[in-house]
Amino acid sequence: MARRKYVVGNWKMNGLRAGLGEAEAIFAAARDHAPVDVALCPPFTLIGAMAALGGTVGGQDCHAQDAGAFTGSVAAPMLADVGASLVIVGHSERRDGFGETNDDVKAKAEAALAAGLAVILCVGESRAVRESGGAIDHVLKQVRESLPDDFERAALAIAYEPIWAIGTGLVPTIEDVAAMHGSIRAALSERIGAGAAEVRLLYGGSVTGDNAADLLGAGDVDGALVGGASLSAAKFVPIIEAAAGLS
Ligand SMILES: O=C(CO)COP(=O)(O)O
Repeated sequence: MARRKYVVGNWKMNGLRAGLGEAEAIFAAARDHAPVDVALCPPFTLIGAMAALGGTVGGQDCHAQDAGAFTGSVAAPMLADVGASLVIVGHSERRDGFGETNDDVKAKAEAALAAGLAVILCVGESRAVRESGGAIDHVLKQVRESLPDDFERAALAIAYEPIWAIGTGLVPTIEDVAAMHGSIRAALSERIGAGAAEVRLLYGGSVTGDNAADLLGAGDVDGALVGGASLSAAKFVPIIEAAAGLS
């Protein structure tokens, strides 16, 4: 079965209730492009209100424990409770800014799946690693060490986000994206066999309406994880349309 295209917006630490109209317009466009799966991941504060608009909504992180004395943290069952159906784990801004290791990311992914959430597991190399020629080895190590021990294939997506491409306007070549995604797929096959064909692989890093068709058309790319261009319908809807054009 062909993998459905998946376009996900990560609002990061952006968005107030006054901006919910953008989400409403994005969800309306998603309904117009039914062959594409569209989701938005706003800050925790907006998840409930955004879910009430009727679209698919996710968190940007979760704790590995279900409850407890973890001031400031939000658990996976809490995300599900307010209407989230997915969560991003292992974003480079969490790995670098909050010291999250592959073990931490794996524990978060397992907690999310146990709470019934789908997971987008992020991996990606720094500029120094890319320039050293070690990008594929680095990313495959992240994949192998962050993957849950067991998971339902359709509930997990992997997002390849080169750190140097995030928010910079820089993107890898289509050949480099295809090579990375092909390598991730092969590593998944080693782990889970034929089920690897069901796992969606997203590209993230400076995706825009202008480059989306090329990036989403690259080998083994099933969608996009979008930061800046997901904050407004005017910038995000063209990415959904590009995905629909490839569906
Ligand atoms: O980090 C990203 C999505 O998670 C990508 O961000 P930009 O699309 O702003 O480069």
